[in-house]
Amino acid sequence: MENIHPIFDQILGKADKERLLQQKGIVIWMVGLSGSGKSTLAKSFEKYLHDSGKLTQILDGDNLRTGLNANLGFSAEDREENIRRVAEVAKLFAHCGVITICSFISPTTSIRQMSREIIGDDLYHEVFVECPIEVCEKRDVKGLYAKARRGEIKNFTGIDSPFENPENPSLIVNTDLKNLDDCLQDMIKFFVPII
Ligand SMILES: Nc1ncnc2c1ncn2[C@@H]1O[C@H](COP(=O)(O)OS(=O)(=O)O)[C@@H](OP(=O)(O)O)[C@H]1O
Ligand SMILES: Nc1ncnc2c1ncn2[C@@H]1O[C@H](COP(=O)(O)OP(=O)(O)O)[C@@H](O)[C@H]1O
Repeated sequence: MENIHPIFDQILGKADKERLLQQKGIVIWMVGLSGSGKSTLAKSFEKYLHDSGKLTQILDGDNLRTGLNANLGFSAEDREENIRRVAEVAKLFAHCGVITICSFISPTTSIRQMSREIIGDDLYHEVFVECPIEVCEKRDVKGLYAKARRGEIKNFTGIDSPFENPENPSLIVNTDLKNLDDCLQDMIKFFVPII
C-alpha cells in the first residue's frame, strides 16, 4: 500500500450519480446452493427493474469466473478470493448508482461477513435463496450434482464442501415452496421501496 494514494476528494460522488439515474445504488447479494434458483431469480428481477427504467448489473459466476476470476477454483481459499474480488467490483458499481445483483453460492458466514464489510453495511442486502439440497440435486440443472456424486468433481458445495445457512439475511425466498413469480414478488415487495 506504500505510495498508493486513494482519491477521496472526487468532484462527483455517489449521490450525484444517483440523482442522474433517479435510483439508489445498492448491492443485492443472492446466496444459495447450486441449483437453488439464484441466477433465475436474479435475471427475472433484473428484467423487472430494467422494464421499470432502472439501471442494473448482474454479477455471477458465469461472467466473473470466465474472466476476472478465471484463475480461481473451488478450494476454500479460492472461493474467498472469488468473493473478495466480486465484492470490490460490486462496490464500484453501487457507488456509480447501479443496482447490482450478485449471484454467488457464498457458502460460509465468514465469506459473507467479508463481502458485507467490503461493500458496507448500508449498501449490502443479503437474500437467502433457500432450497433443500435434495431439491437442488433433483433439479440438477447443469448435471453437476451427478458428477459430484460420481466423484468427478471434488469440493462440491453441499456434498463434500460446506454450506452454512445465512444467519441474518435481509430476505429469504423459498424456491421449493413458491414458484418463480411468487419469489419475484417477494423481491419486488422488499427492494422496490428502498431503490
Ligand atoms: N466444486 C464446485 N462447487 C460448487 N459449484 C461449482 C463447483 N464446480 C463448479 N461449480 C459451478 O460454479 C458455480 C458456483 O460458483 P460461485 O462463484 O458462485 O461459487 S463460490 O461462491 O465461490 O463458492 C456453480 O454455479 P451455480 O449453479 O450458478 O451456483 C456451479 O455451476
Ligand atoms: N421459485 C423458483 N425460483 C427460481 N428458480 C426456480 C424456482 N422454482 C424452480 N426453479 C428452477 O430451479 C432452477 C434453478 O437454477 P439456477 O437459477 O441456475 O440456480 P443457481 O443459479 O442457484 O445455480 C431453474 O431450472 C429454475 O427454473
